[in-house]
Amino acid sequence: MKIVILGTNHAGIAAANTLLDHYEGNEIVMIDRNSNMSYLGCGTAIWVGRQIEKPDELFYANPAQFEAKGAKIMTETTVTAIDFDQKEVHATTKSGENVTQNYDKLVLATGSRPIIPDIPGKELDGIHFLKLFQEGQAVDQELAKDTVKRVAVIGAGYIGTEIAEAAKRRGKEVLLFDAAKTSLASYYDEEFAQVMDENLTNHGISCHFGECATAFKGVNGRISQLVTDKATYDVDLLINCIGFTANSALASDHLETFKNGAILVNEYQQTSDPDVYAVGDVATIYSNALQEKTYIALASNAVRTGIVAGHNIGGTTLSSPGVQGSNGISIFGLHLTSTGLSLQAATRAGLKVAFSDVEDLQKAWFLHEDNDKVKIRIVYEEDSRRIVGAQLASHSEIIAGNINMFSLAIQDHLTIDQLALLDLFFLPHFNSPYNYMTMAALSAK
Ligand SMILES: Cc1cc2nc3c(=O)[nH]c(=O)nc-3n(C[C@H](O)[C@H](O)[C@H](O)COP(=O)(O)OP(=O)(O)OC[C@H]3O[C@@H](n4cnc5c(N)ncnc54)[C@H](O)[C@@H]3O)c2cc1C
Ligand SMILES: NC(=O)C1=CN([C@@H]2O[C@H](COP(=O)(O)OP(=O)(O)OC[C@H]3O[C@@H](n4cnc5c(N)ncnc54)[C@H](O)[C@@H]3O)[C@@H](O)[C@H]2O)C=CC1
Repeated sequence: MKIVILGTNHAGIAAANTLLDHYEGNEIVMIDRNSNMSYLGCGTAIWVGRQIEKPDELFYANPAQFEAKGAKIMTETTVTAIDFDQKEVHATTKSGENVTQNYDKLVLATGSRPIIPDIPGKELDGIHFLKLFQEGQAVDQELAKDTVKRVAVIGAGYIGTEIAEAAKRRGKEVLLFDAAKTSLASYYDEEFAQVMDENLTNHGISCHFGECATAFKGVNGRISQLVTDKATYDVDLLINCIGFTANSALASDHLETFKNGAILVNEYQQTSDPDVYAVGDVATIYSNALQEKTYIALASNAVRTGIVAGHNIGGTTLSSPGVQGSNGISIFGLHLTSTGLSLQAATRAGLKVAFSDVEDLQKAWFLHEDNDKVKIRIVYEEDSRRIVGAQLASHSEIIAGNINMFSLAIQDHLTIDQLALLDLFFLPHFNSPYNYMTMAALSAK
């Protein structure tokens, strides 16, 4: 069987590795327009903020590894069209040569691109996006310039908040904007996001929330001012981080799509064309919290969906258990993690939910060093008492592991009452006998 994989980043790599490592006798062709593969965007802010010196270790795969396993890999080759009737992929190489690859099964792993705000001045120099390694390099080079003193970041979601920290660490004056009332509003309720907002402000970042960019103005073709619905700011550099949109244009005329344009897939990652699979950021995903298909762009989902598609194409039926959109962020030592839906998001989705909040020390009360407070919220359905979300905030790194338990609870449809008496270990170095997770579940009304 000939399998063509379009896009060789996290999702395409996971599909290719699954097929190459577990199934024999297939011809695998991988095509990508980029010159590199496997770039971990999650490391961009860490590198740009100089928490690591170089970006070299942010790549975990290269074309030679796939060639060694027998795949044909074509980088710097842009797919221009797909003929789904003839089962052919048309592409153009870097040198301008047009090439065609036929397929028995096709994997769309073309991912996503940052959303471009449609406002005047968007074409000016000094306006950047952050997705590719090359875009990270461009921002890194800008931050090295002495002339770049004031940086505006539009969008205080995950990328915006992380790059705001990085620019501050590079000694810049940083202004962070979001249309929402707080940072991280898509992931956390106000009570949690405000902890991050305070942290950002305390570290010298100027937060402008509930404020929308309306125009970018320039001098000699380069950004010099940001105009919002509230004021005008002089800026030397502007970074847009207002979310991703699926790269589905190659297939959206032929395949069924979700309301945001992502390719609709079933639990086997199969699209409305049975010979075409879609994985990662280009595709929808099933949310166990919402109990319906949705769109969540995460590398963790890209890897899992690539594995599921690989096995199903290879011949092993494997159904995806769905996801919770579990995520985390760490800014100037403050960590926030969440899974499922916040109270706001659940209410917006029409769920009738309640919540339980607790605040306590991470470790036992008699340990006075490195014993930070933890803030926890569990969100659950009022009638069924099914857990639909959890949020944690602390300077303690231990919360990073805890959120995964809530992810499993949501996946397995556990109720808040089932969580209350769950056997959680106790050791003073890590927690208290009255664990805050237990106490949050026990105190649910
Ligand atoms: C700054 C940053 C930080 C992030 N941090 C995290 C994090 O901490 N945790 C997390 O889970 N997620 C994180 N993400 C999100 C994560 O990077 C994405 O969800 C992930 O990259 C999706 O992988 P993918 O393979 O589906 O798509 P992509 O990474 O978008 O890859 C798609 C590939 O398809 C190729 N392609 C597209 N169109 C064509 C075409 N026509 N022809 C040929 N090739 C094509 C592209 O060149 C690309 O290589 C972060 C993203 C960014 C930008
Ligand atoms: N730690 C992690 O897991 C990380 C995950 N990612 C993922 O990558 C994807 C893209 O990240 P982001 O671009 O940060 O998207 P995001 O969805 O996290 O945040 C976008 C932010 O932009 C704001 N916004 C939207 N339109 C706006 C406008 N016109 N003006 C001002 N603000 C506006 C939104 O309110 C939101 O807070 C997301 O799916 C994210 O989860 C990215 C970085 C880190």
